[in-house]
Amino acid sequence: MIELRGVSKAFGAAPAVVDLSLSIGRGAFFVLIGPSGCGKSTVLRMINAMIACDRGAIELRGEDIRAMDPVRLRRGIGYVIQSVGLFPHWTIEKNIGAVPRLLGWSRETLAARVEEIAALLQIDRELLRRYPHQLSGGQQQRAGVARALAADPDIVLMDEPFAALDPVSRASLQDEMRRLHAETGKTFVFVTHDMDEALRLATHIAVMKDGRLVQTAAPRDLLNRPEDEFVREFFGREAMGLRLLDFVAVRDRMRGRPRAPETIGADASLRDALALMIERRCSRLSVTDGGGGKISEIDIADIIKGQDAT
Ligand SMILES: Nc1ncnc2c1ncn2[C@@H]1O[C@H](COP(=O)(O)OP(=O)(O)OP(=O)(O)O)[C@@H](O)[C@H]1O
Repeated sequence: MIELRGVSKAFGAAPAVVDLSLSIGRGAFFVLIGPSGCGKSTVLRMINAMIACDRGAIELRGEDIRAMDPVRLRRGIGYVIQSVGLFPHWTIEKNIGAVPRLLGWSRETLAARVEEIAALLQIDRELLRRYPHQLSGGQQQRAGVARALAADPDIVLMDEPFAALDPVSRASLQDEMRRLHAETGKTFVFVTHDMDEALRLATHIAVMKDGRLVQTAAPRDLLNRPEDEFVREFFGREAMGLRLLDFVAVRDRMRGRPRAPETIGADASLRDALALMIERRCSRLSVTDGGGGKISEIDIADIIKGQDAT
């Protein structure tokens, strides 16, 4: 869907991106992560042709972006940034409809689409008549995402969209993004420097350092097999084991007859199970199925053992 081949970009003498090759498949939730200044935003800006690369080539849907009209190219890509970038003198409704209007959609189609996308992002109808400054940060960010998705682009670029939000709004928008991604099958390219956000959202993570690619892997593989000390350090060294527990379900480790009084659902993560054991001061939990019936048991030893085999 998106191919970068040997892409480099320097600003003056300072290299921002160096010989970067990435292959982003259709329907991926592709997260670019790395320390501040490692070139993540520059990659996004090159993908939507806001800046040109000095060397290498970028293809979207099999077409070299140099051969595409930049305006047409950008209208086919949703773009969400941290500062939202809503037009302050336009209502939320008008902001959301900005790109479809540019594309010449009829008034009826546009109105129906704004309603649909607002419902998808759980933006209250009442908020549609307001101006950006009359919304909370989280609501504004939802509107920013709605605007990026309004014209139904198959590629959505997001540059640290939730960095300025409080943890609760952030978690709720992350859930929303996961749901939207699963429901729409769009290709998301998402920049963050928050590793938990990356692990939570990504189907693929690309770790960058000093403009170069260090490792690309699925989240679980990255935790299991970090390429080098930099990746290990970046993903929190000691906490990597705990983070891995997020990727394994209780049902994959349960065994035996349920005898413990405390219960946990089979689809909960091992991390949730461990947290519950600590909270309830116990080392075994009965496991319940969807209907609430006890089907098996998990012991703290089942959580700890064979972690790297997961
Ligand atoms: N328009 C520009 N002019 C000059 N230098 C730039 C420009 N844009 C980016 N840079 C430099 O290029 C490097 C990469 O910047 P970039 O914004 O891509 O990094 P980043 O990984 O997205 O950082 P952050 O996480 O802090 O947003 C930095 O050293 C930055 O100062």
